[in-house]
Amino acid sequence: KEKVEITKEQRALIKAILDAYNRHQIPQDVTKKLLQEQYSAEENFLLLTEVATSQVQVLVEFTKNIPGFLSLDREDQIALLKGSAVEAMFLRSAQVLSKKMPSGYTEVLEERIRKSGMSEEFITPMFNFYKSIGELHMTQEEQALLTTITILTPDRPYVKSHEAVERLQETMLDVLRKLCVLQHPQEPQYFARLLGRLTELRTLHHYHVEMLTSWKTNDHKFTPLLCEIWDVQ
Ligand SMILES: CC(C)NC(=O)n1c(-c2ccccc2)cc2c1CN(S(=O)(=O)c1cccs1)CC2
Repeated sequence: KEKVEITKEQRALIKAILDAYNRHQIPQDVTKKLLQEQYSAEENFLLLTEVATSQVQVLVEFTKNIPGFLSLDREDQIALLKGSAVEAMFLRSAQVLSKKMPSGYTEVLEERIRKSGMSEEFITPMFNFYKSIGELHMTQEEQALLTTITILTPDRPYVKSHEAVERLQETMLDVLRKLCVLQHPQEPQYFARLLGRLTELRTLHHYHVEMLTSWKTNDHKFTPLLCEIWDVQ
């Protein structure tokens, strides 16, 4: 059985990513609003717009702190952010929902998300994903690294230096693989299960594009930042 060892550099990398991940949390007041404001599909939609917009700002700040990201080609940095924003949003949503919340909070949150003008065909896969992430009981490091790996996906549209992104992603994959072996010794398939979630994320990404079209037809407004990052309007 090969001895899995995390090197000094890899430990520093995990610390840098975890610090950035924890530093750029969604402001509590924004998620708290999801629990307080009154119920209506319109109100829920507006709240989600606000929460999603603030998450994109958090995502940009987090991404800038990924070691090596800022040395990538500038246009590739934008292409990676635009390409991963939706997947990072679903990952973050799943992590928010799988967190221990005061009793009743999760139900209210879920209800509000269900009643925000999304069609049923998207709600089911979305909540299945939230559940499948929750069942993994990921550690903070695993969540932060999985988000980093999603952002550093080389085959996003318009990425020019594919190899540079691939090298960076491979560095993160190697660290995550070792962490999984060390933190889940009884589950040899744990790392593979984590990567399987990334495939599920891509499916949600496709659903999201259709969701946007259906919202657009019902004349729903998004913020300029969401329009920019999702290429709508
Ligand atoms: C935490 C943030 C990242 N989550 C978030 O914004 N959520 C959450 C969510 C999940 C768990 C806890 C709190 C919130 C559910 C949904 C969204 C956003 N999208 S959206 O971006 O398509 C959207 C934007 C505007 C109208 S719809 C729809 C589905």
